[in-house]
Amino acid sequence: MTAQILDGKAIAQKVREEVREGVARFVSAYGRPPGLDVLLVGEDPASVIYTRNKEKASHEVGMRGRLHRLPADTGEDELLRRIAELNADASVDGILVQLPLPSQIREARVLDAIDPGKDVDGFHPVNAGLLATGRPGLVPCTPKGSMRLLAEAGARLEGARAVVVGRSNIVGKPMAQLLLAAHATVTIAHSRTRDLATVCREADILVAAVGRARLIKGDWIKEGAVVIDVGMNRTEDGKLAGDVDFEAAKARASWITPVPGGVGPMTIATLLENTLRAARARLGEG
Ligand SMILES: NC(=O)C1=CN([C@@H]2O[C@H](COP(=O)(O)OP(=O)(O)OC[C@H]3O[C@@H](n4cnc5c(N)ncnc54)[C@H](OP(=O)(O)O)[C@@H]3O)[C@@H](O)[C@H]2O)C=CC1
Ligand SMILES: Nc1nc(=O)c2c([nH]1)NC[C@@H]1CN(c3ccc(C(=O)N[C@@H](CCC(=O)O)C(=O)O)cc3)C=[N+]21
Ligand SMILES: [Mg+2]
Repeated sequence: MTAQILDGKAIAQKVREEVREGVARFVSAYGRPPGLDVLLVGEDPASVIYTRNKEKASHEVGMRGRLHRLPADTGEDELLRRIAELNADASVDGILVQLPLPSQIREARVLDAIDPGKDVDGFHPVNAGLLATGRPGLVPCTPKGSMRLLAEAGARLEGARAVVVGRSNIVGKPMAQLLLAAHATVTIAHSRTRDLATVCREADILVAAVGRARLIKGDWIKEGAVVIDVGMNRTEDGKLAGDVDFEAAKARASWITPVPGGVGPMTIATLLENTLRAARARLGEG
């Protein structure tokens, strides 16, 4: 079998069109655009590029988008003050604090400080708890975007065996929750998992969110599996590689996401979707 490519770039474009229409309706109804505020602490070059892209993407769909750049030595209290201001500002619908944060700032204190209704990353424990209990809240962008990719591939999830490799709060765990809610039989693998190859070979749906270039080998892929590669790894030759050995996996999978051009663009498009959703919910259209 040769896999079909799940074109995240094209599907993300479709999502952005949907959001653009929703934004236009929102503006006619409420006389102002949804607003997204992104906070970046420090100068990490990749984070600078990502946050600029988020700001630009928000403008492209007609939102108000603002990037707040704070110096690398910003203290926790100062960042918490900035979050409190944005929480109190009625023109702000979405707040995103780019991760990772410098070591003097405790990530949990920052995530806990964001108004859950403005938490467009879906990282606040209230939103994580709502997801875990099957109630609607703001859902993390990368897993939600990955579910959209599975839907676009026509993947049958009910009763399917899904394996998620990685258990982070931002990708692996919420991805597993979403697959479970869609009635898949879900296994979460991680760095202590014994015989990862055998676990992966069971997967009808395989999601890799590890951060190790080409960790997942071609012969770990079940014939006909749908493979979602969340990994973004910079290799020695300066290129981006996923967590899956793409060329080898393509010979066995039915569908596979490329890196770049797979999950990454969906993350940004879903952030816009979440911002529109947060804006509507805040203005009583829950
Ligand atoms: N495309 C996109 O939009 C996004 C891409 N990413 C990318 O996805 C990847 C994962 O990100 P994130 O979840 O934040 O990463 P984390 O580092 O937070 O989590 C990685 C997970 O992988 C597990 N792991 C590490 N090594 C192995 C191994 N050898 N075998 C099995 N499991 C292993 C870890 O296990 P343990 O818990 O035991 O330590 C952990 O659960 C990264 O490449 C990141 O760049 C992330 C966010 C968005
Ligand atoms: N609070 C917070 N929320 C996040 O959602 C968040 C974060 N912090 N910190 C970093 C990770 C990573 N992340 C990506 C988003 C888009 C691409 C993306 O668009 N990638 C493109 C191109 C990448 C390139 O060429 O460098 C692609 O895969 O095709 C990648 C990675 C969001 N993250
Ligand atoms: Mg992480």
